[in-house]
Amino acid sequence: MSDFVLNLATSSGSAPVFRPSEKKTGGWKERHKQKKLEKHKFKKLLKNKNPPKSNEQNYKSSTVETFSPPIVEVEQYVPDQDGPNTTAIQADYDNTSDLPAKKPLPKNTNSAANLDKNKNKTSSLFTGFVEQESTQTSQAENQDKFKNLGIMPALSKHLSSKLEIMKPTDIQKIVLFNSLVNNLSPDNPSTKKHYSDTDILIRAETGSGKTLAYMLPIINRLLLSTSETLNNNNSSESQLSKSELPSRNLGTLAIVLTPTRELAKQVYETTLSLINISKASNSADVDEHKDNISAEPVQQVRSHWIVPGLVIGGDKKQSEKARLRKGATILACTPGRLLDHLKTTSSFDVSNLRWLILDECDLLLELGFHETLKEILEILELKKNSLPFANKNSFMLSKHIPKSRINILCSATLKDNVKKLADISLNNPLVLSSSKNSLSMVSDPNINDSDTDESSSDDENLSDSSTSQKKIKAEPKPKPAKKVEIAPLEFNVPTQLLQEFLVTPPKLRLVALTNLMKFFIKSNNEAKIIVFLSCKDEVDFFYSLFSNTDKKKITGQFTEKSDREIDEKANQNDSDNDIDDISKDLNGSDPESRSSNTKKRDSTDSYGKDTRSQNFNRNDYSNKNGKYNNRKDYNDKSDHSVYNKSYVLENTSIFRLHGSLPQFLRSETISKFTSLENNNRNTGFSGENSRGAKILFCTDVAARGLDMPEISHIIQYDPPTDIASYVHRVGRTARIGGYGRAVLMLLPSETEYLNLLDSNKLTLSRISYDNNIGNETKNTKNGVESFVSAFYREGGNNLNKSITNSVELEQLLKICCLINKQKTAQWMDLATDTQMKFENYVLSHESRSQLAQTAFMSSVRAYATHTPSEKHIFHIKNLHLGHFAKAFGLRQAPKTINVGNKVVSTSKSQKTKNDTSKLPIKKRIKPSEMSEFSIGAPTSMLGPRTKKFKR
Ligand SMILES: Nc1ncnc2c1ncn2[C@@H]1O[C@H](COP(=O)(O)OP(=O)(O)OP(=O)(O)O)[C@@H](O)[C@H]1O
Repeated sequence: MSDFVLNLATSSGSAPVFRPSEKKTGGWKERHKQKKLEKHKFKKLLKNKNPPKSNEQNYKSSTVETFSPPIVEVEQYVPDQDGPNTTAIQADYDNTSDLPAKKPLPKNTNSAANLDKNKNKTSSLFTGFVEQESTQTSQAENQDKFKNLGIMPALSKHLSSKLEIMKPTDIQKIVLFNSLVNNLSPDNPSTKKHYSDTDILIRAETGSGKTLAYMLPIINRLLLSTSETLNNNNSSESQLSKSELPSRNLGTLAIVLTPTRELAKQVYETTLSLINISKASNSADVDEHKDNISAEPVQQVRSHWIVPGLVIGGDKKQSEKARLRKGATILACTPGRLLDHLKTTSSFDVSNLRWLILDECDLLLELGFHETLKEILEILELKKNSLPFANKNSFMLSKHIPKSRINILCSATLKDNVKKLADISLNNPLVLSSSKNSLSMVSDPNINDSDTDESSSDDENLSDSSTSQKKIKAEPKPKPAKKVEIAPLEFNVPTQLLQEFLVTPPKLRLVALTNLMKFFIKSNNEAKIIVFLSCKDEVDFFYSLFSNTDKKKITGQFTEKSDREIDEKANQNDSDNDIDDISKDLNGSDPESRSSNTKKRDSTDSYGKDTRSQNFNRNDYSNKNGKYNNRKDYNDKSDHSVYNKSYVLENTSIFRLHGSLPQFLRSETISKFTSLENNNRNTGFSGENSRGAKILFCTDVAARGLDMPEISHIIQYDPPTDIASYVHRVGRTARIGGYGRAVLMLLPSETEYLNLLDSNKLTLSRISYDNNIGNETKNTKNGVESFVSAFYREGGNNLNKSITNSVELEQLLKICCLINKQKTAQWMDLATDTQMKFENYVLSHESRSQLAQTAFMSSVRAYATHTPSEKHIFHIKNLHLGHFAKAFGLRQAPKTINVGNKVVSTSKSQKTKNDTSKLPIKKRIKPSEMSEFSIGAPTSMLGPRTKKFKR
């Protein structure tokens, strides 16, 4: 690896430039001394109050030599010759934040103190530093340009003119700098030193542009190499023989592995957009050349030979095979399908593979792909050696093409489980993080670094030969992988994200969700809301519920049962949903309500069958069940609508996404949900709000990596299974500098979860409302942006750990009364009406009832899958299943539920009339247990435990 030297000096020479010694020799004591000395020098520089003056001239003339790094503080760990060879780089995000207008300063912004904590873990050597004056705009502008980070002018112009990506984000600056600029030994370009390519671990917050961070260097190097091939041959394209020109026949040069198909598709589309460089952008290279007479002659970039490919399953394997046979230069894929093709598609050429990226690598492991990945790595290693080196196209010998495969691991939540993967796939990785709380990487000191040194000298030879003489050399031997240790992760979320919680009694969860969505839509009539649920059955149920309830009132078509039938059934079964009952619940004053409810529930016993889904899979990532793999299958069995209009929520389209939907439906859902087109054009809604709001009900299949623009709100109806999931779910909003709100809905028994989040630096506030909401409708962006900005301006709303009541829910219902032009005093009527509406809908048809029960049971089973460390918070014993069933429009819970291998009876809390009459009254009812929604009695908020009903 080349030493890291930043030439930030201006021509005046007044800038404080820190230069580490060129080479560290001697024993460890000497080197230790050296390190200390350099650290001392670095600290001195930090204190220097006279930052360097900008020198525009320098920036203009070269992109490499005079590059100012995007980071105010750069820390790099440069290996000793016989010491650990691991690098950690951290950025001071606060001073260089390039995201648009981040005014609010939320409390959870990480402090410098946290950085210091981790510094000790990384035995680091500071090798470069610069402090810049922020007021010197010309310099700042230079830092913010892609071309100053080693990106070709044509690509840089393409980014700005076509993709409207004007300047790099912090993580992009760091990755590009280290992959393109620093890599090329900027201190002495005349040596033509080869790239010192190392494996990389990238960690940055959600929505910070990690995809471009790893993809841009790949495309840039392919383009540079193409230009170089043409230049070296000193001939036009037409004069070169076919074998000398790069083409898709080279096979796959880069593979991006993702855990979900949607993410793979997104990566594929991003790649496609990047290589689609227009002629206009192309001319940027020529213009650049005119400005810079000292630069090497530049030809127009040729990108058309770079062919992105997609292999994700859910598509016909034969057509995938055909695509692979023709050649896919950059391939986005899911692990299972990739392994399948590696084993069975003989024409799939990976012998030239130079980049392997594992996006969302922590999830890849969590989903149990460890063995698959291991096998993939083994096959890639085997196939790498399958072709003789001499057979390779001259393009592959360019200095811009890595000599061996670079492995890149990437995620917003790289944590300790990645260690396993890093151990088998990474060699001396460079850790690039935009967070101060960087990971710390420690190489195994027992492993000698001599291999690395050897290979670097190979690098030099190969570099020279590749550019001029094209000597054929044997590839360097694979280096032994080093043990990697990853320090505990501190989670980061975007600073423009407002994180809130809403505590809701189980009985009123559905009411709360409906009114919360109504409130958000009122505050933002083009709101895009994602509601995270724990399982696919729940998603299907909510999709159907919000699409169809109340349909009859509007269209007159919804007549599966007559009004009379519905009303009769509703009256007959009406248990605890009338105004009085909810009022009593909320005020905690009716000790008898439980027994009366119990009696009434019995009449709906016909819905108590266990209709559990046989293929329960909490997250449904892999569609392993193989259901509905094509349009025909699915059409035969199910609703294939991509979205429906909601009749409960005005002017709103309802979408759903989970892993058991057929691929065509998944893709269309994402495309329609993300598109900005008017989705209500045929719905009869009109007027200025005709664009309407959109709501997506989904499982965690949508939690990772999906980049859906302008998501304004996230609602977590079911809590996530782990903290990383929380971070990814909320990360679907407030992306790339935008604003967003994320609300976590919790049961009273789950509020301890807030402390757990808090201990991970994720501090949530009680939900708060804009009181003017009933009076005015706000437009898309400002609805969220102004609220979040004002929230932080006013000092935020601290987490109150003693959560004792449901005032926020009451407040929400009152606001929704205002929205409905009702009096606020009618908030309980509103709650009752909302719940009744859904219960009537569920009761109105056997199939709906089945759907609700299946959803309920799957949801309870999903609840049982929380990790052991969270079990004390999310334990099924804490659930009052009867009340929990209300969230599914059910008036009582099904009699039994399968949880794991056990059949759990729910009937303990729902005795038949005869059974309950036999019980002594004091054993059946306790006032404190009854008043679950009591505002006055904090302990009662925890609700009765099933255990207490044991006789
Ligand atoms: N420099 C930039 N300027 C403006 N927009 C950008 C920039 N880089 C990337 N984007 C856009 O930001 C969005 C988010 O990027 P991306 O999906 O790569 O984020 P991410 O960090 O991978 O997020 P996640 O962790 O959620 O997967 C994309 O729409 C992308 O086009």
